[in-house]
Amino acid sequence: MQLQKPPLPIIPPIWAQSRQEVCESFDYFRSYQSGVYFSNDIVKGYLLGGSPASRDIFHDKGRLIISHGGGKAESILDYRRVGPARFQQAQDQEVTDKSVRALLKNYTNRRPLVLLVDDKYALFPFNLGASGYTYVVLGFYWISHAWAEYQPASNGCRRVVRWKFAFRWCGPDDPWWTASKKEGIILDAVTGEFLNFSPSTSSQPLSRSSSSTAPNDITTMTCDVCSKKSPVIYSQGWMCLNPSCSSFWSLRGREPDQLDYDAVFIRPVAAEFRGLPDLRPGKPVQTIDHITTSYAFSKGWHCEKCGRLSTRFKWEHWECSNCHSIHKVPGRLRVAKEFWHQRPSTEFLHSHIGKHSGLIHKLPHLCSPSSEVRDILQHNVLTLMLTSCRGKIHLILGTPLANKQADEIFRQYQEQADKGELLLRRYPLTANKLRGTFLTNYFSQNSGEPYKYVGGTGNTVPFDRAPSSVCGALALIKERSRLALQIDIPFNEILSAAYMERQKMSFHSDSERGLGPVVASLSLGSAALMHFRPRAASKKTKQLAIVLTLIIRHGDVLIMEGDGVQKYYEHTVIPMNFRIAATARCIGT
Ligand SMILES: O=C(O)CCC(=O)C(=O)O
Repeated sequence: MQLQKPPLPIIPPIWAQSRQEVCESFDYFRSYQSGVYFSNDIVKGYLLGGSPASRDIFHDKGRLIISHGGGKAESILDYRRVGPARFQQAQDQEVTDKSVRALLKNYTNRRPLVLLVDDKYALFPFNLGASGYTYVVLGFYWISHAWAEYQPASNGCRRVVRWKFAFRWCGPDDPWWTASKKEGIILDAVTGEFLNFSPSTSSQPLSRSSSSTAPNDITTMTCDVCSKKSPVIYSQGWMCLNPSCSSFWSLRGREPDQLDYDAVFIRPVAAEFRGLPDLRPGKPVQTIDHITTSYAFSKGWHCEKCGRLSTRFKWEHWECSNCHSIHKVPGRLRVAKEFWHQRPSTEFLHSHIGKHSGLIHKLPHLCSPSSEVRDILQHNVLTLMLTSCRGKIHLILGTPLANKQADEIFRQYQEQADKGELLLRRYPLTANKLRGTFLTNYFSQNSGEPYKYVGGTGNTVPFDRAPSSVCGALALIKERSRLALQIDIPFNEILSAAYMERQKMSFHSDSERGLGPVVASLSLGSAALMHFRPRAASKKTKQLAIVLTLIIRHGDVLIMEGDGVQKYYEHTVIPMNFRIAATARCIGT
């Protein structure tokens, strides 16, 4: 029978419930797929999760952790697919594999890295999941040894070369999870309540480990065949651990069945790592320019009250997803003039039509405005006809005079979003394959009719309660669309999207059921690149190349006319910096 693990006796100093919270808030771990996070060949963070391989250990209360790392393990592909799961077979790891190479570099340079565990890591002695801690940061470790082993695998060779790493606690203090019960309180992350720790629930004595430590000098022996040195790791005897040697993994001429670590190899080792930085991310602070839409402001934060890492999911401030503490940095409003200097890369200096796109480009023409506004509105309109009469794309360029309206709408958007009168949020993506929620890479708010694509239907504000920024954007879009299409479009929904620096809207098509054939959006603030590409016929088909790139700037209105634009193409918008867009649609018409 498996013993029930006790709950954590203390609040972890740094923890999270989703991988995105970790990656957006904790600089030492920013990898969404791999368990090893490295940059420039240096490992910064290593995530321990899942079932242990043979001889993986969590020893001496976690001061020594031995783990197999570096990828190429057996894995399930497309695990959300209906039907039998497809497996990727395990493969031999090589010293040249990027993560193995980086881990080995940390080892040779004695460079500390940060270990994290998730609630599936079987060797952690506490039940993290029961308290809602999905990811927990353990602290700084250094790699005292790295060596290769054979591990059984269900591939053709029945075994693969895996690299093992011995991670040792850097100290100088004891690991935080070994604090005595009296010192600790439990935070129940599911209910958000602080609980007193009940001693009877623990089956683990939390005594201090032996303080007697030894230097890291393990006996090594030289292989007669390859002349390479390997350490004495197993109590059963010494083996050559060079995977390219013919006597690799051979114990007295035979492959070993049972191996245990030698007592000397796993004894406590003295570590002298002083002056390591505090791992708790600092609070974001005001900058000299008072700009609060730069990249640093889009990142998550660490709640000093309860230790939770949270994404920046509200526009107006950071909020802890656990205890709801708030952190706000006051900023200033930005004006369109600040983005005039922006030049997209030379590749996209001008709107660009792919060579084999089949798109017909109508030269910019002057579009006659309706009679009452004729003398003030003269807009350049770029119209692109899609192949096989699939539809048209019109880009109505703003003019300095007409942009006065856009400037005011931009100002109101910022003011109302900052005060929380316009609730801009990052909503969960429905097509997420990661554990936990995964939020869009932009903030949005929907007004008018519900639009399922973002935020579900529950977060929509009817037009009669929508703030003036949204109503102003709707009026401007209606006016410009009438100008370009010579008809009134009965727009009944507006999605306002706000992007901080480096945020974007990924490829998608607005193909919601009941969507009318005209979709029009107003651009405010920074310039953006809008790319169109044909939709892949199926998930398995190779994605086709971009056929059209438009540069959209402050005050421009882009119109997608015809169902075919959404049916045959998808688009992405990549702003060059802080930008707001209001996209109007006709829903359920
Ligand atoms: O212009 C933008 O920022 C994105 C508009 C868009 O693609 C959408 O709302 O679906």
